[in-house]
Amino acid sequence: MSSDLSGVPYTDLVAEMIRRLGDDPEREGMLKTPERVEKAMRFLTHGYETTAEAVVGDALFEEHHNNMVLVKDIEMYSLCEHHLLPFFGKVHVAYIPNGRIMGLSKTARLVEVYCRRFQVQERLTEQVAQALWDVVEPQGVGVIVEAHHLCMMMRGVEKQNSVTITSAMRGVFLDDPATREEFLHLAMGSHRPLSR
Ligand SMILES: Nc1nc2c(ncn2[C@@H]2O[C@H](COP(=O)(O)OP(=O)(O)OP(=O)(O)O)[C@@H](O)[C@H]2O)c(=O)[nH]1
Ligand SMILES: [Zn+2]
Repeated sequence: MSSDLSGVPYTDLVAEMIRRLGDDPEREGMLKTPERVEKAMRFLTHGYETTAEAVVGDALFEEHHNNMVLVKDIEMYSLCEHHLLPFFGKVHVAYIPNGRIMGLSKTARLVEVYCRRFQVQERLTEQVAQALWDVVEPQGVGVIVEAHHLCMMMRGVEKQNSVTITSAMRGVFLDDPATREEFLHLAMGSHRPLSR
């Protein structure tokens, strides 16, 4: 972009967008809208302000558990980087420890770090898998994301029922078919299509 808008307040940018789209940001109902939009967008992208290491903190515990740990149906809201429209659904995260386990809630916190950014579903899936792989150093990791994309629903191709499923695996989930099978069975076995 040629002109430098870096010094322009966020609220002015939103007011200008409203104007360009044909409405009046000065009318009563919209007076506080630029402020609200800034607050909402900052919340929806707060993943840029944190890291996997920061959210996991000290919640790693020495434990010799050699079986799969799966946290499934973690709800997820993100924004697609192409249209800045929401995509949303659920995430299933599994790992097999290698001498240490992670606090369960941190699994969902890891998902939040990466879904609260502008994303494509494939990268979100890979980033959650890689973060768990790096932070916990387990024997293996498996991540599945199932999502509806509003950019395919309320505009564009206008398909209301399609679900996009992506997966990312590391370690034994890649090397051992039986582990991968167990993960897919536990995560998707009684698969109910995402309800809206
Ligand atoms: N692979 C992938 N594509 C995505 C994701 N979110 C949105 N998209 C797609 O990004 C593509 C952008 O395509 P373009 O042709 O540049 O944009 P567009 O003209 O708005 O495309 P339509 O949505 O087909 O109208 C579309 O096919 C979207 O469906 C995602 O998470 N992963
Ligand atoms: Zn999109």
